[in-house]
Amino acid sequence: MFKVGVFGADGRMGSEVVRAVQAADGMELVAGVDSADDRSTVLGADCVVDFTHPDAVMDNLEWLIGHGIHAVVGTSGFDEARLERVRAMQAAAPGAKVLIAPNFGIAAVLMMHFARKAAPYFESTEIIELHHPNKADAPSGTAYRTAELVAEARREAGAAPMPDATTSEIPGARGADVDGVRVHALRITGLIAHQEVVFGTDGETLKIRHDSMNRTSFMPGVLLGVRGVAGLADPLTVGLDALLDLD
Ligand SMILES: NC(=O)C1=CN([C@@H]2O[C@H](COP(=O)(O)OP(=O)(O)OC[C@H]3O[C@@H](n4cnc5c(N)ncnc54)[C@H](OP(=O)(O)O)[C@@H]3O)[C@@H](O)[C@H]2O)C=CC1
Ligand SMILES: O=C(O)C1=N[C@H](C(=O)O)C[C@H](O)C1
Repeated sequence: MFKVGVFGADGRMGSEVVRAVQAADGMELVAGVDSADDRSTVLGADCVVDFTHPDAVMDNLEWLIGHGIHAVVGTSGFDEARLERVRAMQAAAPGAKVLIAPNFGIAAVLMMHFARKAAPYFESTEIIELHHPNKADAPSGTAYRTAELVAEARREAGAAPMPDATTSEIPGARGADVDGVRVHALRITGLIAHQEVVFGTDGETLKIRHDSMNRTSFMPGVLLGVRGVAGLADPLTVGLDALLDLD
């Protein structure tokens, strides 16, 4: 029986995770914790799922790692500096594994995987992410990760810088620069989570689009993470790809 805790349990994602864990075979919910609650109620859990806030997640991780509890993290806002801090926490208190997934949607993981594969074949790549207006961070963690993967693939292929003649710009008009890849963030009432990766080369374009139509769609990925986190090879893993057979 997997004993699971949930941080952010009253939130849009956390409340779905509570329901998914309660309904899952071989899982038991130890406690759901939100911002006003005592997090020590999760003590005894094998693993805690965190869907809180970019401002809260680092402190939660330090606490979980310090207590030897594996963490499955959906909260966004992880750049290399934050990942380095997590590695330092794990070096100081070895034992707990951490899985950080910018997106638990299986189709979203495939979208990122395909984007990385496509990147070397195109001169230009830009990313448009579209989310509900209650989202705290921009660009999304998914867009940030996709940009990193595209940039990595372009570097490995020795790609030239992307063409862009812009010399006059209202700040923001060309989006955010993430590792040399432009990312444009839209916040639109009625949407949940969507992303388009737009590739172009002479005479051809390719668009890879992913849409999350509800939040239950993330749950198979979250449960896969809960079941798999303890068995991961490295103390810190970024991306659900590690638990899927993609290459
Ligand atoms: N990886 C993925 O697949 C996905 C990731 N996300 C990410 O997950 C995060 C949460 O998103 P969402 O559920 O929409 O946000 P919500 O604001 O709906 O939920 C977050 C919840 O966490 C609570 N919270 C804040 N700080 C703490 C804390 N220290 N301990 C426990 N609970 C806390 C909040 O309480 P209060 O309101 O009182 O602050 C709130 O109830 C975001 O970073 C989002 O980008 C979202 C969807 C999918
Ligand atoms: O805040 C959200 O809603 C989402 N956040 C994640 C992100 O920042 O990429 C995942 C998904 O896009 C939904």
